[in-house]
Amino acid sequence: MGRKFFVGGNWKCNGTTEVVKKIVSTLNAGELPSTDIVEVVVSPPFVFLTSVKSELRPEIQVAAQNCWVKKGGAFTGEVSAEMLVNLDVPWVILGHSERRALLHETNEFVGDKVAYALSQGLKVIACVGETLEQREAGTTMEVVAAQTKAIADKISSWDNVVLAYEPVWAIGTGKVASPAQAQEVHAGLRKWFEENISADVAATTRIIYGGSVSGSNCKELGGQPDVDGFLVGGASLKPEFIDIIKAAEVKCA
Ligand SMILES: O=C(CO)COP(=O)(O)O
Repeated sequence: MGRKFFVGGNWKCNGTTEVVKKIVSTLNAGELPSTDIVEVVVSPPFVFLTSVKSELRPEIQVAAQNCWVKKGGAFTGEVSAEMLVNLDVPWVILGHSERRALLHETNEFVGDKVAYALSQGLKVIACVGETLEQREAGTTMEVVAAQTKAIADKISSWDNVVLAYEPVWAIGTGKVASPAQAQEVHAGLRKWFEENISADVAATTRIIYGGSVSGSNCKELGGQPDVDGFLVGGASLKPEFIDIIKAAEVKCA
């Protein structure tokens, strides 16, 4: 059995009680492929995590969008990994490009966060990706390899990590990476794993794509051999998310 398809929905800083109720009821009513072929995780803002978790059908898991870099304490405004574990939140997204760019999270800081979250028993969706300038300068692989290495340097197992390749220029822009562009970077990351970690980690770690994924482009992207699923932003707030989850079926065709 290969890598199980993974579809994450990153709600970012969106939603009200009413909107969240609507999204949850749409997800609960949707016809989903079996959990044998797809793992689905949605990531609401912290304040909605517990209500979403308790109201959502059990096949869909939840993720936090961030957590503190070490044990909780006097860190005003932060949420610790221990708190997420205490609330039975299994997943956390770390290193999203919005946090790297807007909150100045460095590669090393993200590596520390991933290591601490894993040490507490959380599973991590770790994000990497290049800016448009970096792509145009021809440094895409260098950038994503350095971001991945900063995580690899701090952790001893990739078992509970899903790596999300999210080119910054594709996030929220409607400019999705072409299937060939996504496949090229995913294959490059898998090769990086093979050369720097192990053949086993290269073969088993899921590498998912994020950046303007929609109901209309998901099948072609998901059909690429090294694309193991998606991290979806805008479309995860819409009924279209169900169609994106169904893209898992392309791997079984
Ligand atoms: O950042 C993303 C998911 O983490 C992608 O966002 P969009 O799907 O809105 O481009």
